[in-house]
Amino acid sequence: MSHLDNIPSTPGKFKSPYIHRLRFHPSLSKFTFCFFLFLGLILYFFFLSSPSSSPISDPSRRSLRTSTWGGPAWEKRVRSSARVRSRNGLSVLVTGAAGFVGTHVSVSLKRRGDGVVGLDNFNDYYDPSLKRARQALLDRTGVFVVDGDINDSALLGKLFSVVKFTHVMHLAAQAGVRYAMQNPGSYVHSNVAGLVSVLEVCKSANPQPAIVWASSSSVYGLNSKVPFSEKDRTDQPASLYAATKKAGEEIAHTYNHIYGLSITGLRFFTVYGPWGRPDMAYFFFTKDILKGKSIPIFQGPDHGTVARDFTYIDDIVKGCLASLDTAEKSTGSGGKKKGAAQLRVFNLGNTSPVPVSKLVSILEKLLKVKANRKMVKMPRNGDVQFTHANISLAQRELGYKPTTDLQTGLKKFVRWYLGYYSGSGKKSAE
Ligand SMILES: O=C(O)[C@H]1O[C@H](OP(=O)(O)OP(=O)(O)OC[C@H]2O[C@@H](n3ccc(=O)[nH]c3=O)[C@H](O)[C@@H]2O)[C@H](O)[C@@H](O)[C@@H]1O
Repeated sequence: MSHLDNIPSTPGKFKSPYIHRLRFHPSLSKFTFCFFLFLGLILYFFFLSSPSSSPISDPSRRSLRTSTWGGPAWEKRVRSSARVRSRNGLSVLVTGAAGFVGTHVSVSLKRRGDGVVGLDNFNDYYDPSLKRARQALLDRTGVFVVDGDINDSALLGKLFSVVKFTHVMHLAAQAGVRYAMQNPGSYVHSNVAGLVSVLEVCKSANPQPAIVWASSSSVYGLNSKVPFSEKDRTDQPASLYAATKKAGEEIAHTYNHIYGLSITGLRFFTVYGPWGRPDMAYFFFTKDILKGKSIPIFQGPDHGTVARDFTYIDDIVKGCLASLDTAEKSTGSGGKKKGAAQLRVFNLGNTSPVPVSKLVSILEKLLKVKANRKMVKMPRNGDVQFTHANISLAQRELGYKPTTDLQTGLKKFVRWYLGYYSGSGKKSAE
């Protein structure tokens, strides 16, 4: 038994012979005390200065891994990736470039001749190997994705000193509605602090870029009037995720008002498609149907249908590019506002909600496997019963017109999924 096991919970009742020895040697006792005090101080300052000091107490630090950036070779890659190859092309910094929407948007911009630099922290919210595979795809297209965090102001400052970005497509975020109950800190870290960090560098840039960023249909929260219009209230979010996106919209207003930043927020409605996110229902339903596992299909009160306005990725990309193309210039420079600037919010949905049970039926047909359905009461963890976008504003201002129905979009997704996960024989959809 170690002598530490003898320490009582009530001080003053200690009867160990060891303490008697200490009493008989006051100088030794003093020395021991000073030694432990010194050791304690060293440990305290060490942990205080270490960037990875508290991975357990602050789970949001998951994404704050140290990254390597800078140096002449790195700057050359950034410059080359940012080179504009078409007349009147844009020079765009895409945050979250190795994410689902980020990858598709980056490829489309690059293909039409815009300059694109990506930024992504490659965190492990879902399988990072999928993000690396998207990065490889981007690399082949000529888009360099910088490995770094949006909260790293020094890195953002450096990027803006190397390239005069005309636009920022800010898609980096902590996504997912239900995960917010497991890791709330990561939502505040990415969707609130991260957004502010991006807006800070944009406001100080000279010239200031125009910003387009990803908000979410989830800001409509518990609203029951459908379809959801941009004019509707957004003050009753059902999840912390939704609350951080709503906070983002208010923060955008502030930076527009004080600094003259041109800002457009896009409320995406359940985006799906090839290279999608494995945490989303259509993706893990596909995996689990193929494995013969049961599929939990949520039901509202009184067996009410749960439905989503599923929106295909190509339609979303068109909406993103149209937002960039119609964004007016920011009016400020070097942190000073020179006049009123554009501030917009658009719904980007499909205007055609589909019940989740119908989504499963489509997958069954495409996969030629019967799903093992399990109807369950919708858990109280952030989900809302239905979403439905009114897109008339986006139609009018952006020329946005979604053209892909769920059946057609899922067919493309399933083709990609089967090719991706069985193609190389190495990957697994875990
Ligand atoms: O529209 C949006 O803004 C949001 O869309 C999705 O959120 P969600 O619509 O909840 O997408 P999924 O998690 O893929 O769920 C799709 C549907 O399946 C249902 N579901 C989900 C999981 C499950 O086990 N069973 C089930 O029936 C959900 O209730 C929902 O109706 C994204 O995950 C969010 O990041 C995004 O912001």
